[in-house]
Amino acid sequence: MYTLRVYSQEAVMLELKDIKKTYRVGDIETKALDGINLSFRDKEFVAILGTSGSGKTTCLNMIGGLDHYDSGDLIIKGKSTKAFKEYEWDAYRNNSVGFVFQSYNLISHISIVANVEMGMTLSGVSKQAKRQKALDILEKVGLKEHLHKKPNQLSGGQMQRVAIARALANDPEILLCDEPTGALDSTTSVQIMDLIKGVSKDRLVIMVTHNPQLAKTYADRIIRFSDGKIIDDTNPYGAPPQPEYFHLKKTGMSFLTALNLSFRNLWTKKGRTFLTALASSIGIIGIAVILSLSTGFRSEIDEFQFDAMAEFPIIISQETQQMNANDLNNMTLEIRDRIYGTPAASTADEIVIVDSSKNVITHKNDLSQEFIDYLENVSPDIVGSIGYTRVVQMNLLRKTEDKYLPITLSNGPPSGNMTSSSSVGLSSFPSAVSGNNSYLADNYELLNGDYPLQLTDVVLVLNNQNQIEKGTLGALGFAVEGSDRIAFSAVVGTEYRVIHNNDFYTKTSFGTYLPANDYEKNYTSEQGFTIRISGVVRPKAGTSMSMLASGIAYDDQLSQKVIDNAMDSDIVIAQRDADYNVLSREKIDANTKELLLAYLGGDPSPYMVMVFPKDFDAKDEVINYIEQYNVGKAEEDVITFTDLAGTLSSLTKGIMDGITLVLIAFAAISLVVSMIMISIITYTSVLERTKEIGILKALGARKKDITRVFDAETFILGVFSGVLGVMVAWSCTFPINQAIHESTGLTNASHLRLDHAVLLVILSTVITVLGGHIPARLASQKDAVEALRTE
Ligand SMILES: Nc1ncnc2c1ncn2[C@@H]1O[C@H](COP(=O)(O)OP(=O)(O)OP(=O)(O)O)[C@@H](O)[C@H]1O
Repeated sequence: MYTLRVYSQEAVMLELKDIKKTYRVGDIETKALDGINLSFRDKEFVAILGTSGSGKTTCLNMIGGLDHYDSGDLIIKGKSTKAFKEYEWDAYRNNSVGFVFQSYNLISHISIVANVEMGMTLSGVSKQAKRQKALDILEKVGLKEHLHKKPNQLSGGQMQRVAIARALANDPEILLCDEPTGALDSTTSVQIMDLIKGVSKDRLVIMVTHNPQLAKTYADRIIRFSDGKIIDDTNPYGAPPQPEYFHLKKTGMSFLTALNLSFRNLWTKKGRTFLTALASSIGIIGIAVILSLSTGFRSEIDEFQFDAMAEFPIIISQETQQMNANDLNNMTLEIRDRIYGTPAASTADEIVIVDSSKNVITHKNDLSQEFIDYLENVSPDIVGSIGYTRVVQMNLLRKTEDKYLPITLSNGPPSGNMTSSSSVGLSSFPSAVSGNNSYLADNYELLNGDYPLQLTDVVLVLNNQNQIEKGTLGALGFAVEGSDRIAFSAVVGTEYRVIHNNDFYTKTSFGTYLPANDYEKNYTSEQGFTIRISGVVRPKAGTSMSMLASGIAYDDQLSQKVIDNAMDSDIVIAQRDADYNVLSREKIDANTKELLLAYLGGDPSPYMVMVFPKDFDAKDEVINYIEQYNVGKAEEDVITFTDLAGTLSSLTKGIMDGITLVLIAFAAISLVVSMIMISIITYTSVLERTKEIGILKALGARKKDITRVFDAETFILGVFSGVLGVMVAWSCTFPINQAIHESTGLTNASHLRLDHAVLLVILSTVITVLGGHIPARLASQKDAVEALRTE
């Protein structure tokens, strides 16, 4: 099925019905159009003549949809425009009307081809099609030779040809020309008029002119205006009523087009754009520098922790002090008092007794064999070695040429009056979970002799200057008086006899025990055994973990052997049963008794355990492993531990976070300042580009499109200033690193992370677009006619 449409030879294109338009400026009213009734054929060349101010331009703008009438009706192809929406006017201007102005009104910062393409761009014609169309039409208007030029490189006549090409590019049915030859010489005017005349063959051309001669020569119909009224029409058209045949294609500019337009505009003022971007990037530079410093410092700290704290042990001690909630509360109050001043003095007239020990719960870890076995079962992948500290005392005798020397080695807490013998540095080295004594070989270099080959081999530990305390060496029975050096050979090979408790202590008639002084008998007693200094060691260069105190270091199994021997000794049995110190008969409490028993070798459990994680990352797994042991245990049976490295790192992290936050807050202020600046700059740009706004509107751009053009401009500025800021901040990291390196020795204290850089560019873009959006909205509200009038 098909419909046959019958057109009369002349169809009516436009009808103006009693159009009125009044301008009000203050109290003065100007009737620009005072009841205009006109009909236009779809193909004719109409010239409008009239004195200045008679309303010609107003009428043309009304017909073109640039300005709107107060009353009456404009009927386009049979459709009333009374209820036209804004988008309909936009579409009408874009697809149905072409404008040619006296002052050409080309957009100066884009090429003439792009000027011609603009209307098609707004109506969404494909890139290739619109380029072809623009080239064809420019060739038709005689500008083939000038395609590569910018508008301001053309003569007036050539510019008007571009304007005509632009007006015709979208194949409008109506061409509106407002004094198109007003600025041209007579020869050029004739060429332009010939061009327009040619165009009028297949469309309606309405031309406002002051030149009656031109009108007479070229126009098919001349309408005269005076004081907003028609006083003459040479070829009026009384059109019969017509069915509506109006249809529109919506217009719209893509963001990409807006970007392109704005980019070219910014490109024409590169210097200013650069300065603007630089100024608005200051906030970004600030934040980026702060972020890179905080990142750099943090990674330096992490690296330090990795190096230095990787081997920091997790310490599990028999006694751990813990603060309870009450104590924490008191601490908070105390800090508050420090800040806000001490509270008012008490009014009590008595002494107030406080017991701060009530605020501390002392948790006792039961380092039972069960726990030790659990611990030793840990995967060697996460734990390197485990070290034990035991309170047990070793009763030693050394035989020199002429006498026997009693030596008491202890690594327990200060022993007070438990014994009168001098005690020296003594520690057992951690044993590797995997079995061999790698701790000693890994962390200590051998100066002389051998690393321990058997259980009874011990080593003498010096510091890295080969020094050892005179007292320590003296206590080990070496001749230290009168000399400040001693040969390795004088030490290596030295033997000591470990004396059994039963030989070492004799029971007095009071029921107490005293160290025996029959050294020779003790030295040769079968119950003892011999230990030997097999070598001299000192910490290796570069190891941060030289845990051993200067003095004698030995395998933990040696102390276990001593404990095994002492377990059933008389003094231990006696001490176990007594509620007093069997050495001094002093009354003691339960805790001291336990300590004393351990000291005498009556307690198989260690005083303290140190677990050395394999590396920094494994530490959390180790903690997890220990906590796994606690699952399901009653509160008093759980094992608590101290993670010094963890406490330290969370402390430094907290401080760094705090400092970074404060600094970023400051930098954010400069971001706000740059946002305000961008608003002002965009507003200036809006003022500068007012004419362009008018042109775009005449070509059918929607308000949205205008906003888009300016949003695009601030978008480009935002991205540019963000990238610029990030680049400047990145370049700053080098001198900053140099300076920090010189003063602190840190090598990479400032480091800008890629994800931070990207985030900052996004932040800069968002803030800039936000800052420019209000001026952009203002631009879109501009009145098209007024915008076109601005110079
Ligand atoms: N935006 C405006 N605000 C106030 N008055 C206006 C405005 N636009 C036009 N007018 C007035 O309306 C009347 C008609 O103006 P218009 O520009 O249509 O005349 P014209 O016939 O085109 O004159 P010319 O030939 O000098 O261009 C004039 O008196 C003018 O001052």
